Amino acid sequence: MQPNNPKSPGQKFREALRNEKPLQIVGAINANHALLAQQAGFNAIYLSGGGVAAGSLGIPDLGITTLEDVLIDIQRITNVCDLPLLVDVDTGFGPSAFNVARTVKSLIKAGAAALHIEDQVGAKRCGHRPGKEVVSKDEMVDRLKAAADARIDEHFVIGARTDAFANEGLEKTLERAVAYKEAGADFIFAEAVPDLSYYRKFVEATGIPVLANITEFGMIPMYTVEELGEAGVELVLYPLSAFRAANKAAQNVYQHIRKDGTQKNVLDTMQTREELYKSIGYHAYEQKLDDLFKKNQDGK
Ligand SMILES: C[C@](O)(C(=O)O)[C@H](CC(=O)O)C(=O)O
Ligand SMILES: [Mg+2]
Repeated sequence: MQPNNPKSPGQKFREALRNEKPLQIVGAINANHALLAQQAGFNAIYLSGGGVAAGSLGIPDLGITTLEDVLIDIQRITNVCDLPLLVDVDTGFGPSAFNVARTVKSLIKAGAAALHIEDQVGAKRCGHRPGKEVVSKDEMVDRLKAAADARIDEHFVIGARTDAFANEGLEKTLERAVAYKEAGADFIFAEAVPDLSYYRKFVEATGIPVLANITEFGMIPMYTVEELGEAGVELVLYPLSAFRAANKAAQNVYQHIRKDGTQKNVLDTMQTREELYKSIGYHAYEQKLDDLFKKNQDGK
């Protein structure tokens, strides 16, 4: 916590949740995208597990990344961007409650505001793929109790993600959601729940905020923020939208430079130097350097 900024990231996340209904949370694959999201007016950002895997490591979202991989990306983002950051910690990075506790403490120290932890088995899959397996309700409850107990900042937000819908159907998944709330979850992430009316059921059953994951090319139709708001959803997640768009743009640029022998034809798809400098505050840094240098000279 900065002395001139007394609110913790967790407090900022809770405030954003109170002020924006529903709260739109966009994925930021790196520090640069975090700044772009901030400049576009978002009040909260997200570090996607699938994004850390595919974007930072070039591997699939199958529980291969480590806590350390995720912490590096968190720190890079929180070092430059003061928006509250929700982090995907998959199944918590370890078999035991002690691992979950270590994950929570490390995230708080790295400047994260919130996390979501899921009830899949350690060898997890993307929530929108077939073949998912979930642990028992009791095992997930233990994960959540360990997470809640490890909060070294009481405002840090813990989201419980359930992937059970695909295997167990609505009623059993609602029962899990209620048990997760009782174990200390601050919000419920109802993963890959395809129907708008089901979200309302999670809201009514648990009485805590519910997150809808509007990821593209998945199982959920692209409901608008208004539609989700009317269904009682309080958090709307767009985990990989900018990442997918940036990848497509990069692919197009590579193909054109290779094919055309020049980048002239794709220049209008690029962020300009000036736009980049603006978003990362290049000129302000330069000015600081000049001021500092002048001061040193004057002091000679
Ligand atoms: C939200 C998610 O967990 C993520 O890692 O971003 C993914 C998103 C995706 O693969 O589209 C998930 O839904 O499992
Ligand atoms: Mg994930």
